Amino acid sequence: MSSSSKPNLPVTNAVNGPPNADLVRERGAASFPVRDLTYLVYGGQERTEHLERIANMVASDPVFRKTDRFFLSRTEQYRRSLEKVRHYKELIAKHNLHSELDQQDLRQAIDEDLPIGLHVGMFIPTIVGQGTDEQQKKWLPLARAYKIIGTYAQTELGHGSFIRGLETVATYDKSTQEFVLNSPTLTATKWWPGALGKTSTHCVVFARLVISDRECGVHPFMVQLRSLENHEPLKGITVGDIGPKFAYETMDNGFLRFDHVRIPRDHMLMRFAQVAADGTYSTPPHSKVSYATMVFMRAYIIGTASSTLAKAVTIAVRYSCVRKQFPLRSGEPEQQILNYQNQQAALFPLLATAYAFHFTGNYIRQMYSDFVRGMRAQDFSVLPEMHATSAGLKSLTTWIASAGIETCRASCGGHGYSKLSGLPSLYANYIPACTYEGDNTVMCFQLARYLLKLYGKAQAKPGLRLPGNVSYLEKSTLLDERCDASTEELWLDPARQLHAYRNRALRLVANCANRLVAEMQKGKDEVLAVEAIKSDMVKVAKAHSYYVVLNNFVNAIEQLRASGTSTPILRVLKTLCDLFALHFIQADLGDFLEYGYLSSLHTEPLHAQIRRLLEAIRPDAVALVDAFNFTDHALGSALGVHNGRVYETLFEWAQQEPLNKTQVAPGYHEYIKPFLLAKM
Ligand SMILES: CCCCCCCC/C=C\CCCCCCCCCCC/C=C/C(=O)SCCNC(=O)CCNC(=O)[C@H](O)C(C)(C)COP(=O)(O)OP(=O)(O)OC[C@H]1O[C@@H](n2cnc3c(N)ncnc32)[C@H](O)[C@@H]1OP(=O)(O)O
Ligand SMILES: Cc1cc2nc3c(=O)[nH]c(=O)nc-3n(C[C@H](O)[C@H](O)[C@H](O)COP(=O)(O)OP(=O)(O)OC[C@H]3O[C@@H](n4cnc5c(N)ncnc54)[C@H](O)[C@@H]3O)c2cc1C
Repeated sequence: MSSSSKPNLPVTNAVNGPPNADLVRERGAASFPVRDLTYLVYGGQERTEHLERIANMVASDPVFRKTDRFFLSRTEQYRRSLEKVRHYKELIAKHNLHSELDQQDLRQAIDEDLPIGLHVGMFIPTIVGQGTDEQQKKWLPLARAYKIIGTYAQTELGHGSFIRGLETVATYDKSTQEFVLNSPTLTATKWWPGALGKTSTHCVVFARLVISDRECGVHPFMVQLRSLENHEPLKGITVGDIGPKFAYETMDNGFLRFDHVRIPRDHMLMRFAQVAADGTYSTPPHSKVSYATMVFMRAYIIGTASSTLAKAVTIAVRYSCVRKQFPLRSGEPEQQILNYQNQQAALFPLLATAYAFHFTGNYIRQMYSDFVRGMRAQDFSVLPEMHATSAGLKSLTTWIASAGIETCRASCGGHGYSKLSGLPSLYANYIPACTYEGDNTVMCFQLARYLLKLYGKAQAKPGLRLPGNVSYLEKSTLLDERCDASTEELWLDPARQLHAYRNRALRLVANCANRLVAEMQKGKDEVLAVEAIKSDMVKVAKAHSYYVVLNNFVNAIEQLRASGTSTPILRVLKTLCDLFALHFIQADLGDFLEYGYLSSLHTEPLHAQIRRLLEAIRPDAVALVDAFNFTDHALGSALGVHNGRVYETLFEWAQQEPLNKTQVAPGYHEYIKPFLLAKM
């Protein structure tokens, strides 16, 4: 064989050999029935088995392969994701997966940021939410059959967060009953929308409506961008890809400019605001109703924080079980790194958080359905609560999940830095969730503003009843109460845990409110006074959101207990809930100590209880990540493979590296050989 054409490496088929003995042993020693916990997470046996059928179908289909993704160029990755989209459509037809839920399950199993994500996640929901019945009748069948592909084009080069600052204009021309879309400045260029660059034929554009020189605010318009015959951009439209990003290579985030593009009057989505033929403008019933798709997506993102973090933790826990470093004493076998307390302290709180966020996802889904039901009956009263709660939870969950993935990566040592661990790409593709659908900090201001308002109302009107999650704002006497968890046992009391979180949230809200008043007393108007408390507002929003997450976890366990869930499952969930509660007090201890809510009388038993919880979780750690039930395809990680054959898999996957295609390095003749062979 020619030494330069083939690698001199053993061809292994070792990835499929017998499973790692440590993993087998740990799985055999779980204290609870793993399968039952899986059913609990996914909504029952039938649903779990359905999801498994879809996941296995995807995992065994070569079109959906992921293992070579790191060796593809950006263009190849984009093409590959289009191939996956085509195949996704073929599978829907072949297996009769026509329901929304089946298609969602299939996309979830494919597990890639496909360039139809925005079509499904924002374009169609915006038509459903903002279109009139006629508009829905016209566009929904086309969109659902993928006869048109759309996206959500709101953000511009110059503005993302400040929606009222958008510059794209839609001027109504009464004489032709058309809107004229225009990008008057460079900064008016739409910039970032997913799938806008190369894939979409249509989009919903957010533009400022102008009628006879009157500004009517930002509204959504349906615009065709490309020919349905040959995909060329239509006249007056400049569109393309925004170029390389941190990751997200499969997605053609795009730019878009309009040069006086005309669209018919009925292309403004007019469910809530209308422009009549003569130019008469009817205002929407709520000024922010056109922002509803963002609220929907924020709720969706909260739900995905759990599964994303769960993937990272699955990889890190399985690997930490297989990986061994150092004997404790010489002559003894080396320890699994998962036995080290520091490794447990890094990973188990994240494991607990993945379960906590699962229940937060259920909660926000329910809240969102109630909100939609109200909206259909023209009741917008829940909108402020829905907006504020989802804004805060979106921020907290994405921040924690992002940082958590990085913690998992670092806890896998050197192999965590290999892309083959799956963790770098999980991280890089996930972190924009802290920015898109509302920059997290900006979203925190929304929740803090809402809490400050309610607190002010409750102060002004004693006896006022506030909605469930914020009802603690009524009780200013809570501020005088102190923690009484002076033993390890007392720290396991959910009422005491919740008391601590409520007290911290109320104290931060009250402090913020007092500071606001103080700033105004110094002579600032309200706007400038708010500017002076902004970093505290972020803390307020996080504190409240932590409370909401914990409250839901505690309530969920109570409901499971009431519905007869078995003791071993309840026990392990309670341990996770305790660890979640205590870990995040420990992480923000300063907040609790600063105002004397806690003292060293309480912190010692707190730390001791956390150590006990880590020990309690250790024997179940593998079973707890197994219960998430990810296929190897979904994890895409040599370190997280279910059979634990980590080293075999790493070795085999590395053989695909293009540099290994030849024995002699490309560039050797030009750059290495000359100095190696140069005369001394
Ligand atoms: C529900 C779960 C269901 C699960 C079902 C699953 C089905 C899933 C199906 C499909 C999924 C497909 C998968 C898709 C995968 C895609 C991957 C993700 C891709 C990411 C795509 C990203 C897209 C984007 O980023 S789109 C652009 C997003 N942009 C933003 O978010 C901008 C952020 N800025 C704002 O939201 C606002 O401008 C603002 C809130 C910061 C301020 O607004 P402004 O107009 O300036 O208002 P202001 O004067 O400050 O406030 C006035 C009052 O209005 C209140 N308010 C503001 N916004 C809202 C709102 N949205 N709702 C209600 N009220 C609002 C504000 O609080 C003020 O109230 P006040 O009482 O006067 O104080
Ligand atoms: C991967 C990705 C996909 C995206 N997909 C889409 C899409 O499909 N459609 C779409 O329309 N958009 C999309 N976006 C755009 C996204 O929604 C915006 O980037 C996001 O809303 C943040 O807005 P911005 O970029 O204007 O940030 P900025 O608002 O400029 O934020 C920059 C910094 O300023 C701070 N800041 C901003 N305002 C204030 C304030 N009032 N007070 C204090 N601090 C402030 C922020 O906290 C942040 O730290 C996408 C973005 C990314 C990264």
